[in-house]
Parts: sequence; C-alpha cells; structure tokens
Amino acid sequence: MKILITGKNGQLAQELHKRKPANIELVALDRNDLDITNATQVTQAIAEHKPEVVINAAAYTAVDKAESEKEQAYAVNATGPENLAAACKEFGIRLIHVSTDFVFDGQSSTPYQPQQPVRPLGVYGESKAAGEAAVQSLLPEAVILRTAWVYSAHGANFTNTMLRLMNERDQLGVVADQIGTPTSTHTLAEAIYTLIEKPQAKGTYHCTDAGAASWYDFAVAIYEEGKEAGLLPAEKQVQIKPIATADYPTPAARPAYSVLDKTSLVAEVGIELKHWRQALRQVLKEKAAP
Ligand SMILES: NC(=O)C1=CN([C@@H]2O[C@H](COP(=O)(O)OP(=O)(O)OC[C@H]3O[C@@H](n4cnc5c(N)ncnc54)[C@H](O)[C@@H]3O)[C@@H](O)[C@H]2O)C=CC1
Repeated sequence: MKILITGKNGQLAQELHKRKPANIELVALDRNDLDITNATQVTQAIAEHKPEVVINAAAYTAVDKAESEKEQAYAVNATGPENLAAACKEFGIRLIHVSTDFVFDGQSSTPYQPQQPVRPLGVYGESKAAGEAAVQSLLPEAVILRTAWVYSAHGANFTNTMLRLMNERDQLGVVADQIGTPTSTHTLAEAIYTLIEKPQAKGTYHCTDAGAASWYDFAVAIYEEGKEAGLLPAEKQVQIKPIATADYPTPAARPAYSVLDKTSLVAEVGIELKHWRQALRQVLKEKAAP
C-alpha cells in the first residue's frame, strides 16, 4: 500500500518513517516538495504519487507565535487540510488528518469526547478547529485524529527542553495547573498504522497515551526517568517547583484541562494504550541508547 505523508521533517512524520511496516511504501514530502497551503501543488503531488492514503502530519505548531501570525497559522492549519481534503475527494483517496486537544476550552473536569463541541482559546486552536471543519465537510469519510502534548526522542518538544534545562540549572518552575496527557510519537505512529488497516474507521478519534498529568508531573517524571536512562548525570540535583499558569504568562491561553477520551479508538479501532509514564520510559531509554 502506498501512503503519502506531509510535513516530512516534523516529529510525527519522522516517527511514521521510522516505524513503517514492511507492506507500506511511504512517500514523505517536506514543505519544499509539497507546501500544503498551495492547492495546485497538493493536487499535482497526489496525481503524481497516486497514494491510497494521505496522512497530514504537516502543521503550524508554534502555539504562542500563532497569536501574532494568524494568517500563516490559518494557511497551514485550515487551508492546508482543506486543500488535501479536496484533492483526496477528487481522487478517491483516504485522508488521515492530525489535530489537537487545543480545540477545547479546558473548562471540563472529565475527559473530552470526540463529538463534544469545540471552543478553542487561541489562534492555533482556532486554526486547527477550522482545519477539522473543512476536512469534515469536504470529506466526511476522513479520519480526524486528535492528540495532545506530543514528544519524541528528537526534535523541539517539552521533554527535550526539560532535559536540556535540567542539565543546565539547579532549579526549575513548571506549571502545575494545566492537566493533559503526554503522548509519545511511538503511540501516535502505531495508532495511525493500525487505523490504516481499518478502512471502516472514519470521523473523529482521540489518541493520546493513557492517564493524565500536569506539566509539573511530566517534568518530575522526565527528571526521574531521564536519570534512570543516563540522560542526566546521577549526581545532578534539580529542584522542580510547581508554579501557577498565572505566574508563567504566555501570549496564547492554554486549556486548563485537556484530557481526551480515547474509548472509541480503543473499542472500534482496537488500539491498546499504555500509561504515559511507561511510554516516556521507553522513549528516554531509546534516546539514551538508539
Ligand atoms: N506537538 C504537539 O505537542 C502537538 C501536536 N499536535 C498535532 O500533531 C501533528 C504533528 O505535530 P508535530 O509532528 O509535533 O509537528 P512539528 O511541528 O514537529 O512538524 C510539523 C511539520 O509541518 C511542516 N510544515 C509547516 N508548514 C507546512 C506547509 N505549509 N506545508 C508542508 N509542511 C509544512 C513543518 O516544516 C514541520 O516539519 C500536527 O497536526 C499538530 O497540530 C497536536 C497536539 C499537540
């Protein structure tokens, strides 16, 4: 089966490349080969490669910068998926589009269901919600896979930032009043490959690792598991302090609670999810000894 992946150099696309099953032929294109904001390029790439499935792993993911770059965020996160959905519809191709927990406002105290109404708090979330809506209306048989707090062994993400800061500093303050679920790209990539084998799956699904954590909890786990994996010197002591969102102002507001309900993914697609801390341990071990 031939699959086309957009956003080749991103965290998720790289993991999809690494975990490619033997029966899949991957064509991964970066923005120089395929800029998803360009409808003509999208149609040409799909006509040329003739994939059976397109995975949209391309996105504008700079949550804070999006507040001042609204046009760019919308071009990549809304117009991009719209272009892909239109081309997939024209050529009869399945689309798996990746979206985010930031489409929700965070006012819930129980996990968000896939069908719950969206109400994003910032430009990034709004632009991703607009992308979801475009995909849904043009191509209802597409899969929209929402995820959250994504990290991998490499690339710019919370885990790698924390490891760097923990190597440099003796003290760190980390936000303790935003709750979500850290998600390894391993989990996401495996879920996407399982979804590909289930052509009947369509509509919105949620995919994160299991459990819930604050960024503070996540940082403490990175410290402990990072030491265990040898990514931090055994003698290095870092005091990690819980802080409030109000004490760490950012341009974009973030949901206070964005745990996603994965019941339909587990029941309908047959995906087994492991606890986020187990996933973290595995990623850090692999990072230490690739
Ligand atoms: N990183 C995170 O914490 C989260 C990510 N997500 C979603 O997961 C998906 C994958 O995210 P990551 O791999 O972390 O993102 P990433 O930022 O690592 O990669 C995105 C890739 O898209 C590419 N790109 C940007 N504009 C493009 C364009 N016009 N045409 C083609 N490619 C373009 C970038 O060059 C980059 O390589 C995205 O849809 C993102 O919104 C959802 C929740 C959290």
